[in-house]
Amino acid sequence: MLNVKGVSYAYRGKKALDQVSFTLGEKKITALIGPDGAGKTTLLKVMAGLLRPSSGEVNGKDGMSLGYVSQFFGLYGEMSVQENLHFYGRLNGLTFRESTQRIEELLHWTGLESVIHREAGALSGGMKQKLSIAAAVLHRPDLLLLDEPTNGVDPVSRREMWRLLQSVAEGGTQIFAATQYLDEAAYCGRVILLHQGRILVEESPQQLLRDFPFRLLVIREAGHERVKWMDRIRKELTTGEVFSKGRDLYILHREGMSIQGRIKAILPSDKGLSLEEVEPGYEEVFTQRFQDADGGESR
Ligand SMILES: Nc1ncnc2c1ncn2[C@@H]1O[C@H](COP(=O)(O)OP(=O)(O)OP(=O)(O)O)[C@@H](O)[C@H]1O
Repeated sequence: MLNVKGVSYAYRGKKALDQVSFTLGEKKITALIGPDGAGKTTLLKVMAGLLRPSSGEVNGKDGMSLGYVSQFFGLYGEMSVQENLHFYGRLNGLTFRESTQRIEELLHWTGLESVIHREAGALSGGMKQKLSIAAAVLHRPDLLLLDEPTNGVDPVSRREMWRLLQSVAEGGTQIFAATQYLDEAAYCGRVILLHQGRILVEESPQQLLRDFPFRLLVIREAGHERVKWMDRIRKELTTGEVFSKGRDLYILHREGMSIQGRIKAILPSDKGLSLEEVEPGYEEVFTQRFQDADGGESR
């Protein structure tokens, strides 16, 4: 069990982590979610023992085997997929025989079987990431740390990668993954929201959804005139936010039912627009938390 206790870290006097404490316990997959510069990479490096905290400590690492997938491709571009994996096997003390068996299993899991002889440098972004994960879990580590493993990866590959991580977790590895993709919380038993070096919240993602006090309305296909109504709708809200995604207009609110009538009165009646209630998702829940922490005036 890894125990991070009151950890702070500063780069030349500038605080990147501030009194961070949590324990990695029975939840198998934890997502570390935070905006750019929140301190995610710094925290992973401290947990991996690559950086020494300015104060506080990380306990329970002794005797624990680690895997680390950094934000940048860390394998040998001029070596083939198979050679990279054998090399990592050797580095982690596996015999050639053990490596061969494990590599076969991992190639199958990752779907990299068809490219085993391809140079790693010539793989697509998603395949490179899968190879990095395979190399990091070859020795079945107790803890796998990942720094934004799905950054820049297309949605289908992201889903495949999380499926891969879930099988790794089922094999007994504890997973701790930093991500900027808020929807990836759905794959995790627990999320830690990190903001300006501090933990805002540590909870199961489902519980955070259940505790969310806002409701969400959408006007589909609102068209380009939506910008005109946004300000007027915003004035109807005591707390909340109006924002658009694609051509749809969203209203996050804590009002009573009367809000629907008040919004309808703002919308033109001849455009066939309708107001629909939808379930808020992780994006709304986490964005709200981060904006609250920023001291955002409304949402
Ligand atoms: N080597 C460094 N020297 C000075 N400051 C640094 C260094 N590395 C990070 N920082 C600063 O520390 C803070 C936290 O950075 P960190 O990289 O841990 O955040 P992050 O959440 O991983 O962000 P990103 O997603 O952009 O990597 C930021 O303000 C960053 O500018």
